[in-house]
Amino acid sequence: MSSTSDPSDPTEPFASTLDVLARILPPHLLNPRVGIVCGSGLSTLAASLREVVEVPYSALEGFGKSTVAGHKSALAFGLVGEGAGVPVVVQLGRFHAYEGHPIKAVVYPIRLMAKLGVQNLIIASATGALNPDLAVGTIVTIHDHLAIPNMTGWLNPLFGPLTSSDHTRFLPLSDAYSVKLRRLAFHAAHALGLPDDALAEGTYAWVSGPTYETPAEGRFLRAAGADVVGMSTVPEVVAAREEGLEVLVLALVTNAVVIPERYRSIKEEVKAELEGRKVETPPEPVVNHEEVLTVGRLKAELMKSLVARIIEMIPRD
Ligand SMILES: O=P(O)(O)O[C@H]1O[C@H](CO)[C@@H](O)[C@H]1O
Ligand code: HPA
Repeated sequence: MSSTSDPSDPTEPFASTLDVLARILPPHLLNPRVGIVCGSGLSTLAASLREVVEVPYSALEGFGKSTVAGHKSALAFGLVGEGAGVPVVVQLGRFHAYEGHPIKAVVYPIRLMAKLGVQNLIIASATGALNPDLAVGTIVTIHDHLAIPNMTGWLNPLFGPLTSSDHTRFLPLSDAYSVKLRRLAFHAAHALGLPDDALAEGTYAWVSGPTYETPAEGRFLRAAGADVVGMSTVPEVVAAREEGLEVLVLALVTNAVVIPERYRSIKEEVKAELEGRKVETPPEPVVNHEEVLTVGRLKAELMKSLVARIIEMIPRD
């Protein structure tokens, strides 16, 4: 973050950031139509862009540094598809509130994308499955979210004065997830010949992180109707909707959230031990970020093809 700007004020550095980009980028890349946010292990989504120009966050006022493994600190500008192609901007590393970034800074890249002319935003995220029907490797098109931090606290990126006369004080979110883009996702999956279970639909639960869920928390989120859980995405969706963007979220299932049907009873185990009975104690799985990154890398090619096909299918106006 620049020491000369107030990181909690999203209005201040836009002019300077846009000015830097205007000096770096060729004119045909300066007004991307589609924005992409890369989740953990998914920064290779930009690997197939043509005429790519990478701009490090360090060159852009208002941008912090991505500190999480699997996230790069750069924006990539380039073209997707044949011929003239579709100009896109890719956020190769996102910001999470748990890294210490103010929530306004977490969504600053989204607001910048809107200022550059982006109309459609595709957000790719790594998530844990709460719904036992969702296998690791499934891509879930998000149709709703459950954001407990937004409902109760200060992590809502819209807290504070309105920053534009185009914004409304009370933003509806019942239509947050674009039907148009979700339809395109399923058409793209069909065109790519993906099996039926490769792409699913579900609700994303946003938690602040950085701790993974306890079994009780996982059970609670599942009971509340969530299918997957992650520590990002929702602030980006909220800001994007305030900016009037159409939003698609592709949540890759990288692990199953551990929700045992019942707890291991230490009381029973000790009793059995004292009675000389043998007790089986299978190891209890524990999620870790390496596992999340591994699945991200394994599925990056598939995500890349899907995202590219969706972009090519978005009608041009
Ligand atoms: O949401 P992304 O950034 O894809 O990453 C997910 O993976 C990390 C935890 O392993 C968390 O940051 C979680 O939100
Ligand atoms: O299990 C998870 N919980 C929260 N966030 C995550 N991101 C990837 N996996 C997970």
